Amino acid sequence: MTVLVTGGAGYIGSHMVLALRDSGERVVVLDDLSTGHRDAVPEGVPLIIGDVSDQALVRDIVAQHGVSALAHFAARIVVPDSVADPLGYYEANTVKTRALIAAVQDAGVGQVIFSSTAAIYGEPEESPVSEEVPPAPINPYGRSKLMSEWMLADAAHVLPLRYVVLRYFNVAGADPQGRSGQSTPNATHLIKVACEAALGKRPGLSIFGTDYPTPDGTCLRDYIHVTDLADAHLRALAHLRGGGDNLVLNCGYGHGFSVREVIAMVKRVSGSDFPVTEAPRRAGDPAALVSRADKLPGLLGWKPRHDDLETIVRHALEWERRRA
Ligand SMILES: NC(=O)c1ccc[n+]([C@@H]2O[C@H](COP(=O)([O-])OP(=O)(O)OC[C@H]3O[C@@H](n4cnc5c(N)ncnc54)[C@H](O)[C@@H]3O)[C@@H](O)[C@H]2O)c1
Ligand SMILES: O=c1ccn([C@@H]2O[C@H](COP(=O)(O)OP(=O)(O)O[C@H]3O[C@H](CO)[C@H](O)[C@H](O)[C@H]3O)[C@@H](O)[C@H]2O)c(=O)[nH]1
Repeated sequence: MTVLVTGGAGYIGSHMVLALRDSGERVVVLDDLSTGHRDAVPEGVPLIIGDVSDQALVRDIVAQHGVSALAHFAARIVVPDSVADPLGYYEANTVKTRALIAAVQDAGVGQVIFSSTAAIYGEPEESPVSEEVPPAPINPYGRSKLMSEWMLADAAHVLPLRYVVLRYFNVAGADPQGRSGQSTPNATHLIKVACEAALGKRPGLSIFGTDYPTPDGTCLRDYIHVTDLADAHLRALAHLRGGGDNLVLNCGYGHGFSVREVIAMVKRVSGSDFPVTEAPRRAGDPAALVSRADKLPGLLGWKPRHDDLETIVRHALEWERRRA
């Protein structure tokens, strides 16, 4: 009953590995270390360095480790990169996911948890956005993930395959015990960038757009603590093991914070008044992306423990200090 975690050396995958270990599960990680780090995988957890589309390797891992479920995190994740290199993103996120699903199916694995994204909603007209809103991604990253959702749904009609698709909103924070955090090179995520600025690792930061139709003119996002997100995956796993139906679920808390509010919180928690400049809008940013968040707690009994921006920022800063 081992869980295969692809991308387990990355930011979110490494927190999933910790959550699985903490609950006594057996885990094996497959990661090509393109953005992940060997030392993000805890001692004692097998790390296979390779590509998720290497079907012979995947079949070997399933056989050797007795894999019964797949949690598929490995992907390329930077929206502007996907605009610059669309074919690369469809290859990495869609074509390779197809190969991986086919390989685990061949090897007899029928339970899949897939990392999707709020980017599949594009610029939704309603906020908070529910799972029933028709997807309308506005960039290759979002489309590459939506195609994977569709592949899973179509395949599950005819194959012995059940899945939970989790659509993450803005993931942030770090393991409260300090065992993992975000180490992504050249990170672009707001909380990560602001923490780096607070610790003097970068000179400051820019606010991308101050003329949005929001209360303070800056974008609203729903920030979810990475440890709560990992817990949602554990519940998804229990659901699949219990014979539960296929699900597509938003992962967010259901309330948004503006860019200015996030920066103010990082300044307050860190005690650092780092320089902030106002810049034009960044291409492809929707004004507000906030989750309608009742389905995940309702269907899987998920109870977030860190639904508090101050806690998220404090944990992110603690990790950033440790990396100094
Ligand atoms: N970070 C967010 O805010 C966010 C939001 C929504 C969805 N997601 C999704 O969550 C997942 C994890 O994202 P993350 O933030 O941890 O990113 P990350 O870059 O830290 O982790 C991705 C991991 O996958 C590995 N990888 C990439 N391509 C691979 C391949 N072909 N074969 C094997 N390993 C490969 C990388 O080395 C890395 O360890 C992704 O699927 C992403 O789309 C992230
Ligand atoms: O230096 C910065 C960085 C970000 N922002 C702003 O902060 C907000 C959040 O930006 P992030 O880059 O942190 O996150 P995104 O909302 O763009 O996207 C993230 O969450 C999405 C889901 O909501 C997708 O999954 C995507 O992959 C992931 O990067 C945006 O308005 C952005 O313009 C700034 O003003 N300055």
